[in-house]
Amino acid sequence: MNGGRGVHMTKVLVTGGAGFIGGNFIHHMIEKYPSYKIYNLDSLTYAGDLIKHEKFQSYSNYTFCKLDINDRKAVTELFFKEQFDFVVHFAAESHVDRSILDPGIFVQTNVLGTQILLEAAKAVSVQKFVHVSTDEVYGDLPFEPNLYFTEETPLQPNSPYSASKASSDLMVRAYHETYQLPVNITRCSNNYGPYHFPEKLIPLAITRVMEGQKVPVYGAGSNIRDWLHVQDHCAAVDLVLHEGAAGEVYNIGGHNEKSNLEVVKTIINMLGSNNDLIEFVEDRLGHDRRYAIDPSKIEALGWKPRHSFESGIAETIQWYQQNQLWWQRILSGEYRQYFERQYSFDQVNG
Ligand SMILES: Cc1cn([C@H]2C[C@H](O)[C@@H](COP(=O)(O)OP(=O)(O)O[C@H]3O[C@H](C)C(=O)[C@H](O)[C@H]3O)O2)c(=O)[nH]c1=O
Repeated sequence: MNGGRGVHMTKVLVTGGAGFIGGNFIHHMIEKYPSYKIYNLDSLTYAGDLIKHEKFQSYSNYTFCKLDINDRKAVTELFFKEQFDFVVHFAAESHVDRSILDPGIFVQTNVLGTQILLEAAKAVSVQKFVHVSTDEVYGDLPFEPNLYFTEETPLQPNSPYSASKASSDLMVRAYHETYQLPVNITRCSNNYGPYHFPEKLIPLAITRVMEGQKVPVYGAGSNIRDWLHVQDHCAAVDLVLHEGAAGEVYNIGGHNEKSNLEVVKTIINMLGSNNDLIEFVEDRLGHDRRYAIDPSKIEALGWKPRHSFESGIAETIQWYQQNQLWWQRILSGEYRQYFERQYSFDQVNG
């Protein structure tokens, strides 16, 4: 692997490492693999911040690259320069409501951006490309017991967001079938935990309740999501990166199915507030009723979630209480100015 040029440090490129799941994955990898070199490629969109990685800025095994995955030339140059061993691809537009209002950017980043990365990964023959996707590509599950998404469930995405992710999954698959690029696709259920951007249901509810504001619940609040602690998700992606068989898909879910109303009431209750804060609002267009994952395949690889929903949500609420400055600055837009000062360059640093 090192071609006789001294000790080779495994180089891992994490795309979208300034975001919620990618950011937690960087923490996981730096702590678990001090001998790896971790690269964080991120364009710092509205949902990204580097405050979460402040303590790593001086680490010699952490490098931040301010790059947009849509920039084919810069991405290709970076791959040729660094010769990554592994790519773990989280970068994506992820918010379903935004995709309903403005689908174009979802096609651009999630589909075309993924193809740019695949091409660069092929050009330098990476050892593994893990594409982090979503259970939403399978579409809508009825409210029936013992009915779960498996890796064989046909793709039937309903929102522009999930259609863009399904399209990128198919492109990743094609690079494996056509060029034998060693890929894995992971499809996770709804994540929650530290550094979750407060546009998503759980952090939105926590921060609204903490500020005594109403929490919007779409429709009757009966839609069901299968909640997974982000650190359990990161451990599963790490396992797939190292142990997943090339070309395979792995579904990652926590077996924690809850209706949205249950989730919001739990948060209100844990924060000692009142259900009067719940405001039923117009439903999301094309709102999928239920997502639920059968995790047998990833469990057979040796993964088990560490967090129950009850302990995970309590920990998460505590995290938001202890990190008010982080989310208040995000909500006020203060971080944007910070990034503009700190990272007003387009180059690899470190
Ligand atoms: C923001 C918001 C949401 N909701 C409902 C809509 C959903 O039924 C549920 C969760 O919504 P959220 O937007 O947090 O997440 P999903 O639409 O399920 O999608 C999320 O989980 C998957 C796996 C991804 O792949 C997405 O990237 C991720 O955003 O709460 C409300 O009732 N009120 C609100 O204010």
